[in-house]
Amino acid sequence: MIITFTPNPSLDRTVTLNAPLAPGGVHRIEIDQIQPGGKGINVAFGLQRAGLDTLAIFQAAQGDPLLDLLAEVGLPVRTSPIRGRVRTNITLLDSNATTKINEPGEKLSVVEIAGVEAALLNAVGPGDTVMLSGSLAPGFEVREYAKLVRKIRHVGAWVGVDTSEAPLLALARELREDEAAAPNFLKPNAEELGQLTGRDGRDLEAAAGRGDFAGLREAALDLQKRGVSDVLVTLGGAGAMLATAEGVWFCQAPDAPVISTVGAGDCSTAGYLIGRAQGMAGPERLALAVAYGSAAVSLPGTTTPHPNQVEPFLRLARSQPVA
Ligand SMILES: O=P(O)(O)OC[C@H]1O[C@](O)(CO)[C@@H](O)[C@@H]1O
Repeated sequence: MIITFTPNPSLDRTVTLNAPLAPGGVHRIEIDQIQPGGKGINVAFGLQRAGLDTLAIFQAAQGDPLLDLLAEVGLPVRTSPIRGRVRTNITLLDSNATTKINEPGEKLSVVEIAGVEAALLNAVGPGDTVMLSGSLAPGFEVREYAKLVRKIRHVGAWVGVDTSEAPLLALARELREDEAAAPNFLKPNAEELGQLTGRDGRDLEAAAGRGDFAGLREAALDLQKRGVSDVLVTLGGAGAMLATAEGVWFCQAPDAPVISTVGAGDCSTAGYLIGRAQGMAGPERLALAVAYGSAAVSLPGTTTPHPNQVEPFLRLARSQPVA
């Protein structure tokens, strides 16, 4: 079973504007779409569409519109009740760019936080895979991911984390002090890898753009020394790098028409987890992660691809060893 935990779920509202976004201007909405969102929920969609046994865990009030949308598509979920509403994150699409505006989410009480964490920990058993994804709703401590990683590893499950900003920095601090806080898997982008390892992420990304992966590789190996076994570094339209105990590889992203980049990283995570569940070796897992990301950007809004939409990109994705 692959369990995803989304401590700050969202409704994703995507509006397509009639003209390029101009600060201070008046814009008309041409298309307005609402979809379920939040990083762990997006990952669970990808897993479900690939036929894997998955469960998405998060908090939501009874009757929240997010639950209705998820019920319509039949995603297996386990929720813990809260008083507030799930946040709405807005994506503004124009012919030039994707602009994302994320709400912080409503503050959770101590009881609500304990409730959703209990829902997670009660669901996890030895041998499960658990993916902890996204920001933390206000009320969670920034150290929450490090605490949950320790508890989940203690149960004997494999655990991955994909987060950013304050919770990522808190995880980085704990990783320096205690190997038990290390997840089995991390999915940073170059900037986040820089933050995790005390490097300049922009330099790492710029060097990778010139075909020089030494900095990224060294940073990923630093994380491995602190107990993280697999590090998938997503590099947007350039592709991704994977470091495991078996080696380090880079896979260039196949060309894809870019419709919406929202959720592409979550789809790469889903691709990675699907490859792992299917027993693929590192280079194949990396290629699948990259192909999922490419397929995702070619779809509107926060849409997770089906395997048949990934297939054309997978045929073009080739992982190369990074020396
Ligand atoms: O939890 P965060 O970092 O605010 O990100 C949530 C947003 O990211 C996404 O999960 C896409 O990665 C959206 O579905 C959602 O709106």
